[in-house]
Amino acid sequence: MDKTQQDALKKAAGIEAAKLIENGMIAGLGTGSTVRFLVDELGRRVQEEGLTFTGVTTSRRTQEQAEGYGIKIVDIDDVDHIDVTIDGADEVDQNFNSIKGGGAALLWEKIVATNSNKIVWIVDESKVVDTIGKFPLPVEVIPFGAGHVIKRFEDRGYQPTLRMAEDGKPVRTDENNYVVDLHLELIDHPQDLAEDLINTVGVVEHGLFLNMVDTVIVGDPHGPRVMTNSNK
Ligand SMILES: O=C[C@H](O)[C@H](O)[C@H](O)COP(=O)(O)O
Repeated sequence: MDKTQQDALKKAAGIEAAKLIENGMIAGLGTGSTVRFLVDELGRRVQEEGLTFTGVTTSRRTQEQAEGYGIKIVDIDDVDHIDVTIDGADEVDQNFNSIKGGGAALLWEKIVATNSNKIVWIVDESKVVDTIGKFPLPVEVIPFGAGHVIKRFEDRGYQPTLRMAEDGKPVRTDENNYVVDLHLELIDHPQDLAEDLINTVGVVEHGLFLNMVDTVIVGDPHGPRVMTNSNK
């Protein structure tokens, strides 16, 4: 699949998911290239159809895009609930285990998701996999002592790399932390890995989102299809 085809599938999933947002809702808005299409469509509905809703965003990038359309964005601590959060994902398997954080927004994404009544992801079909792990697993790490955390990951065979920006400096998250990507290829025991990572001092959060999502809208050449998680 080339990028144009992939973008068309992302866009179709984003437009489909935008239908879930109704007047008066509080909606979590994710991050990434697929979510950009979602926010474009929500912006169109706000401007052309008079849709009114309140957004909580998972990154400054999404906040800027949404506010550009006149969408009202508030701080997560200014709302007592989030009706639904729509976000992207990097990989998702049939058990609804997923990797997120390719865009370095995993920490705020997990906080927003954890506080949402319903979680929906939008992906193109290339991201639905048998077993997660081919996509490098992002881990958000405090800069102080990050070298030692990376060494620990090396010792455990996780094949870590510090994510670098184009300017040659480490990528910084919205919380000013680093991102370490683990090149694992196959994650057979995601729960064990998640526990190991979160119990490593210096790790703030990891990109394993295990059985959190309710619905995945998959951009498919035959039209968006829905995967529903009945085991959550
Ligand atoms: O940190 C970024 C997020 O987890 C994204 O939702 C994820 O990387 C998918 O992004 P995209 O839609 O650009 O593939």
